Amino acid sequence: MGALHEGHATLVRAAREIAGDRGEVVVTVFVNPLQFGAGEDLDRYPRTLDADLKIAELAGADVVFAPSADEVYPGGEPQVRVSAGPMGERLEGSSRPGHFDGMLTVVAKLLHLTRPDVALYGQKDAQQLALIRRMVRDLNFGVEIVGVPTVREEDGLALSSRNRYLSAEERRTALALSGALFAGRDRHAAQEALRARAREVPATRARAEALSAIGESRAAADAHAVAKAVPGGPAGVRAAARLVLDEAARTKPPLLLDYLALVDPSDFTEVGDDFTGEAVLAVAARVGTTRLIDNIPLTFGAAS
Ligand SMILES: Nc1ncnc2c1ncn2[C@@H]1O[C@H](COP(=O)(O)OP(=O)(O)OP(=O)(O)O)[C@@H](O)[C@H]1O
Ligand SMILES: CC(C)(CO)[C@@H](O)C(=O)[O-]
Ligand code: BAL
Repeated sequence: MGALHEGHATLVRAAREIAGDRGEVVVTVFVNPLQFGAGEDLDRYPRTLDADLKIAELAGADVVFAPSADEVYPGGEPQVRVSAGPMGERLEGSSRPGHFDGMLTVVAKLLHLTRPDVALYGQKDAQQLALIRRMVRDLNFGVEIVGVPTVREEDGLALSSRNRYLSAEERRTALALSGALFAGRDRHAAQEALRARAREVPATRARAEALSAIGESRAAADAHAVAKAVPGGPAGVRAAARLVLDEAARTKPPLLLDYLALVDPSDFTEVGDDFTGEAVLAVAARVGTTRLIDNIPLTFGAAS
């Protein structure tokens, strides 16, 4: 949507890499009215086309396509739109009704107008990326979709054009979004390590007790006990992340949580306690008048 930053530049560099010297890299810059709800930030959304052109060129773009709303929607609001379906009503879709229909409609139009072989989107907008993949598959768009990992500030904050709305104090509070995700990720890593250690010792108590006479095996037996005692898997991850968000809700200025969810990226439904495979820990929150989102991928191993 423009107001380009290093996250966008990373997408452009990745596109340049894929396109090679003989390919062409096209960047689209369009603040799409259709994906903003009433009372959202359409009017104040930063528009910085001159700076965007420089960033895009430096990152390796050949063309910047920055149409006006009249060019994209010459007859006013389109009557026919893409429907994002059930996945589009969850999480972001629940907080921003109609957002994903508007987003997919303009993505379809931009893909038709620019006709790329490959299109790149950031994993920072994980549900958006999943829905674009789904649209391309379900409606047979002949384009390959590539997801690019989230680019962060050194302190963890995910780069976003909306970060420029934040005061210094609000930015400090906003760090709780990535902080919560990292706490969830750390809990997850600790759980997985404990489970791996627990798998090294026999499950029966008698044998674990016998083995615990030996130092190394004792550590493994302890790991087995702890792995059984702490809330494991998805519940533990959610709990660890929530602690950080609860604390941020008590600071000044406060963080107002919209959602924290651990979901299956194929449909954005919450994962159950026995879930294995790729999941996404996602968060959305408001700080002052700014609404931010962030997420990280987590892989849950097979149950021991
Ligand atoms: N930090 C980031 N790392 C990687 N990709 C990103 C990042 N921020 C945005 N993108 C990607 O850049 C593309 C354009 O996104 P958009 O213009 O909405 O940027 P944004 O900075 O996320 O804006 P906003 O915060 O207003 O949603 C999207 O595919 C988005 O996922
Ligand atoms: C996908 C997109 C270009 C649709 O306007 C926008 O949501 C964005 O830039 O993330
Ligand atoms: N970056 C996703 C587009 C939006 O927030 O409207």
